[in-house]
Amino acid sequence: MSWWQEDDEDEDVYDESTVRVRPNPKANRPRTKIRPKHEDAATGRVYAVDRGRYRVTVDGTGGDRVELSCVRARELRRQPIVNGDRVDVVGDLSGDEGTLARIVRITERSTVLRRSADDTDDVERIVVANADQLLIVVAAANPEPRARLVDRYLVAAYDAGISPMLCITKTDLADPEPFLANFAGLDIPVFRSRTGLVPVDEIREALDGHETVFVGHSGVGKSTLVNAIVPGANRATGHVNVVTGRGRHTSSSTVSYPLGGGSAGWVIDTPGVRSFGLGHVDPANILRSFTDLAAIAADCPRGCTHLPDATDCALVTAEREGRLSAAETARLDSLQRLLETFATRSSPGE
Ligand SMILES: Nc1nc2c(ncn2[C@@H]2O[C@H](COP(=O)(O)OP(=O)(O)OP(=O)(O)O)[C@@H](O)[C@H]2O)c(=O)[nH]1
Ligand SMILES: [Zn+2]
Repeated sequence: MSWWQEDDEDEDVYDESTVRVRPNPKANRPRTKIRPKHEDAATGRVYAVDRGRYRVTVDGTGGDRVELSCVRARELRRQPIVNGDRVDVVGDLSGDEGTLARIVRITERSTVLRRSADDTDDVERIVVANADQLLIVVAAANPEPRARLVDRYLVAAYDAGISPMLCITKTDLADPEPFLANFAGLDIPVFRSRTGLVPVDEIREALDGHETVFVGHSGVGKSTLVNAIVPGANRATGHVNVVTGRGRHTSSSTVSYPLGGGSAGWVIDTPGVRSFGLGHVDPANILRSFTDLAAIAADCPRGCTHLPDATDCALVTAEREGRLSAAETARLDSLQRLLETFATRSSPGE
């Protein structure tokens, strides 16, 4: 049996079938099951996942951070456990070499980001849980930036209730402003970066206290950025696999890095995730992020698409009658473009 399959086969000391049921004459109703409470459990955060092994950090007694290798309890075997998950762990919490703790509970997630299903998937898979920010990394040139791709990331972020930010790299190769003009109406933080002039302090300030997922097409300089922002991340430079320690390259798996340096927060790098799932996007979630426009859209008919051809759309009407400010008009343009992204999400080749 391969080492990573032990997970599901492990004899599980917390399995309910091993709990003896004793008669309890004092009880008003019969107890049929005694469910272990795991009162000694510690709560941690999943920062890497590899074939049935979960790497979890928990706070040590001395205020330090202890890194554990974990398997999951049998009762959780059908539930995905992903990067960013808050979990309760029991067992050996020393973090010593060769020890394994056990995940017994997954805390309810505040947000989820799903990966798009590819042709071989019949379900969308959760990539990251509990993130509250998404940093979209795009190059000014090489590779050429594509507004549609950024739009898709934005839709995924808004739909998930995650605040998007934009970092444009390689500004030494091309003027980023014409591309950035596409997003001017959105009013999201924008960072400009180039070799030797990475705005590390500015970005770290925006990340402090947050859990930020980094996304971007291959080659945009995302690894370069992660390494600059998180000293010691050592992304894509022959990094030893944090899960197995076997020297396998990590560039294909999602890993969380503590921001460190006195700052709270996590950087979650998601290499190989080309786009996030737009399969179940609710337009209402996107509109909700545009608070000023959402107030006007309260007067829209039920099921309004808010697109330029929508009948009786309060937003379209307000724009036509000149009741929107210049900023609101720009934001409506952006909103409509995002809603169109969603409306045409099934078109191939994007
Ligand atoms: N000119 C220029 N090149 C850059 C800049 N940032 C990164 N690069 C180069 O772009 C290439 C790709 O950078 P990476 O950091 O590996 O890009 P990535 O997005 O992580 O790509 P993958 O590893 O394929 O996911 C490398 O050769 C970098 O040296 C920049 O600001 N300007
Ligand atoms: Zn409308």
